[in-house]
Amino acid sequence: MGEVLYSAMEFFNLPSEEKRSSCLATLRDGADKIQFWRVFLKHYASPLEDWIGSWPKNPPKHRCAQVPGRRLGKNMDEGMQVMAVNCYPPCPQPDIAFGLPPHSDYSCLTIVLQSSEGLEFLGKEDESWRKVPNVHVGDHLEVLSNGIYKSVVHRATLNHERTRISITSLHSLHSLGVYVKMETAKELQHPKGYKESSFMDFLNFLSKNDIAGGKNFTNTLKILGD
Ligand SMILES: O=C(O)CCC(=O)C(=O)O
Ligand SMILES: [Fe+2]
Repeated sequence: MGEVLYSAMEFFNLPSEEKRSSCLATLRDGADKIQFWRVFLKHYASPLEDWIGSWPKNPPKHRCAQVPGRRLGKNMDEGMQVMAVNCYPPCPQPDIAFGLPPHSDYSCLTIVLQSSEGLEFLGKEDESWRKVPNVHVGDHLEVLSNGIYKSVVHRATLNHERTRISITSLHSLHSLGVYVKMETAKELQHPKGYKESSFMDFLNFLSKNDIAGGKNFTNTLKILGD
């Protein structure tokens, strides 16, 4: 396992007291319904110097775990980067539970590092689940590109043998910026397909809707044709 993933694993092995202030747990009980079997830590990561002070101090290597954003282009350099560090303990019934249910990310691009297989995406052609590549498109880029790039529905599966760690880095434009559509030749041929919106609209949507239950922000922005 790489050093960064190893240090994330060390974080989740810390005593509960130490983890409590920075860690959110979504482990749930119950028998019939689909379960989400994950403990995670989420933090802002760009500009790094503004946020790194709020990251956990322990283990010390965790603060070296930032994924470089500077190669993604100027708008993204100056944009928002959120990192999620996810821990999926071995699950006694991986067939009836998910680490994370099917969803798309609020990002332009998401970069994923994983300690073992488990991330899958939904193939549009035949609706089957496949192993996901390390980078995928999020909702923000779907709207910005007027639907030329579609956000990728993905999920985290579980296994009953070992703990799986993943680190996801979500890159978007600036947090308060509105969705602005790209002025492309394609767009001139295709009428605008999405309403403009802002990150605040997304946060409001989150507070009122159950994303895990399948509610999707991008769908609310779609302008339906005649
Ligand atoms: O753990 C994974 O493989 C996926 C995590 C994910 O989709 C997310 O953090 O948004
Ligand atoms: Fe995701």
